[in-house]
Amino acid sequence: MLEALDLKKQFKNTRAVDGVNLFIEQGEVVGLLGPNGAGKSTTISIISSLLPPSSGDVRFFNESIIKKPQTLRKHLGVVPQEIALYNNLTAKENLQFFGKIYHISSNLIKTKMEEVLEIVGLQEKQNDLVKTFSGGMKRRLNIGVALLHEPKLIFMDEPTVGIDPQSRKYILDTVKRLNREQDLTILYTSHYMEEAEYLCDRIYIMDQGHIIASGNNNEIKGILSSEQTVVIEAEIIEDSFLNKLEYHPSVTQVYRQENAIHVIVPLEMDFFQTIIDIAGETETSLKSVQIQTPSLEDVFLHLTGKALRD
Ligand SMILES: Nc1ncnc2c1ncn2[C@@H]1O[C@H](COP(=O)(O)OP(=O)(O)OP(=O)(O)O)[C@@H](O)[C@H]1O
Repeated sequence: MLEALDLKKQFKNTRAVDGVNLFIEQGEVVGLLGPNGAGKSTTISIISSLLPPSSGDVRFFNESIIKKPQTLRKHLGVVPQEIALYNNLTAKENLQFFGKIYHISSNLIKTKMEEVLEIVGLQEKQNDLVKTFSGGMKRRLNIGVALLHEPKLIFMDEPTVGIDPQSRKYILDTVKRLNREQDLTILYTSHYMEEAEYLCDRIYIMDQGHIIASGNNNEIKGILSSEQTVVIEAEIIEDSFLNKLEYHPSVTQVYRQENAIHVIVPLEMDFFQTIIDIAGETETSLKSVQIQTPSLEDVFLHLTGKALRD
């Protein structure tokens, strides 16, 4: 349906996108994951035809959108990272306004508005001013705006950042429903690996302007198929304990996630005794030690050396 071919984008001294190749098949939910500054938003702007690339091409059903952006625009909905709504208008008035911008006839707007308000669960709030909405409700309305002109393809740029867990769940379930019931093709960017795991058929992992891995969940996790993750919880995590783990010759990676330490070591290794020895040497009192198969987050760390939410 859509493919990006060797995209590059240079902003003065920054190479934001550096040779990105990706494709989206009709009916797929594709994840684009990466830490801050990886180049996700720039890539989305280019493949939405909102920003010209420095070089490379984007094809929608085999036609270059660089030369003919209108072929894509009428079929594409974009949910930007920044909320793009009028605070002093109601939800309904916002939809009416954006409907006009999309040149939807006033008769059709009425039906589409009902439909969209139902999809994003805001029927009861349709006459309330947007300035009274929570962050999650604004994001839902933002998604509603992008659905008004019945796009075939939708790009969502981190639609769950900074919202309450209930709205987040609502958005994730809505994305799934739109894909399954309306055959909407979706490109979804996120910092959250668990969202990608839940939603996406395929994932691209991006860092420093490059795609550094791609595939379905299992293929990406397969990158660490010969490793295991040891998750350690301790009363207090001292630097000396972390340093000893980091410099142990068998350890591939060590990183902290909330109150736990994740240590990635080869699968065949029995690392329990080593951890107990290092805890003894550094007077660390352990709360728990568990073995897990590596998560997408572990794979990301292995590939980039940094946690996704750094
Ligand atoms: N208009 C611009 N002018 C100059 N530099 C830019 C511009 N837009 C983006 N950049 C730089 O390009 C790089 C990639 O930014 P981009 O916003 O695409 O990353 P991102 O992966 O979407 O990050 P985030 O998750 O924080 O949104 C960053 O170093 C950013 O500072």
